[in-house]
Amino acid sequence: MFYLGLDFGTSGARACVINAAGGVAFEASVKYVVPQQQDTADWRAALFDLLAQIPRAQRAALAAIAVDGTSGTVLLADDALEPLAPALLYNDTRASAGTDGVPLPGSLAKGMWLMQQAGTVHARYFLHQADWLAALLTGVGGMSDYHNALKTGFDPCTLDWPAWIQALPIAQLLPRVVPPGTPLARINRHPARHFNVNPACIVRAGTTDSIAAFIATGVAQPGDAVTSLGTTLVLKLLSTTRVESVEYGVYSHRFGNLWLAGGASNSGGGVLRQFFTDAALVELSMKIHPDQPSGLDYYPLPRPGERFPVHAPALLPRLEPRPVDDVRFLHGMLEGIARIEALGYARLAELGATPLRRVISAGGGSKNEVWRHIREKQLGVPVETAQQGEAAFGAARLAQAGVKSFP
Ligand SMILES: Nc1ncnc2c1ncn2[C@@H]1O[C@H](COP(=O)(O)OP(=O)(O)O)[C@@H](O)[C@H]1O
Ligand SMILES: O=C(CO)[C@H](O)[C@H](O)COP(=O)(O)O
Repeated sequence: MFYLGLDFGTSGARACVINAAGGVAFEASVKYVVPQQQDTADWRAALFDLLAQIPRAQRAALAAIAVDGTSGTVLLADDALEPLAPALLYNDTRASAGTDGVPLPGSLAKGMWLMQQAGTVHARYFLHQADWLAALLTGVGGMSDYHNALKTGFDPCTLDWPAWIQALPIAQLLPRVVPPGTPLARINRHPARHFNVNPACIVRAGTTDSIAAFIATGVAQPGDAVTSLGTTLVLKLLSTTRVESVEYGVYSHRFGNLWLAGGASNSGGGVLRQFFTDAALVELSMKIHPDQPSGLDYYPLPRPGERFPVHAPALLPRLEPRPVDDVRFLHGMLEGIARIEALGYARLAELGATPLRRVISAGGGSKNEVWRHIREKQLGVPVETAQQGEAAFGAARLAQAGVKSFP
């Protein structure tokens, strides 16, 4: 039998099929033309494009599928799962103030904002990206997992919606929330027939993109952390304690009987890409001397606003002065992002998370050896590159192991 993980990340979507022994049998990816303008039509097209690319024999022997999506990307859909307005992406700030200036959990604020938009009066479901894509596969809406639902305000301790959220008008649109990996339903007969997928294939409750990357690494010891160096910079530390701070943008996801303490900074590979192609990043990085400081004090952001290690919606990028030499400029940026990472882990420690002992790197920036060196010096703990840090692989592991993925 085979297991399919589908990852809907910030810049594109990926599929990974693993066999019963956990080995990768097939991988494919689709890039969004303009990632900042991605919408439900792009995700639907990517979903079916990726399914179509899987070798026929593997499709016919798929036992389970799990989908991960960008955390905090939400939409309203009608009874037939048709989106009623453009989705709000994870980094959309239009709804961040909430109503009456009272701060609300990010996705909840987005849902309430969407409900005020034209054409959404017949909304039946308020869903995260991964929930909606899984629903397209099962034909069953209104289900989510406790990872995606955290940003809507779902309580990971009581495993229920808080009473104050249940009293809001949006409550009627909220999903039923189950542990990630829980079987949701069998694949719907339409996509099953169209793509010749095993009709007994189950679709499991998914997770967020960075938690899928965490699962991919196989990290299981408290004190071990995964830094995702993708478009954004996401820190996840496996901790025996739950830590939270609105001021610092720190929160904890439930991870079975443990916690994934961390946060997501708007810094990361996205701001590097504003200045350099991936090829230039490789070439310039090779010329950096990581043991000599650049002498620059940058806070690289792709646009104003930071979420973690400080919640500062108006924080301006600091990328001046720009030296003539691009090697030094990149050096300064890599150091700046490493400082943000180190500050992030220091915040988690201050708040009482299990002390950091090792960092595993995942995502596009993790293959940069010079950066790994710079980061190791800043962090003061071993920094290793994940053997497997692809979110799609993590989602495939979730499809295979289900709720047993969590300690
Ligand atoms: N050699 C490199 N050094 C540093 N960053 C890199 C390098 N190669 C790619 N990146 C960054 O990795 C990011 C893409 O990583 P990826 O994990 O695919 O992102 P996402 O899943 O968020 O779409 C890009 O923003 C790019 O700038
Ligand atoms: O910038 C992101 C896009 O999804 C991060 O992956 C996200 O904010 C991290 O969220 P979570 O901790 O819920 O996985």
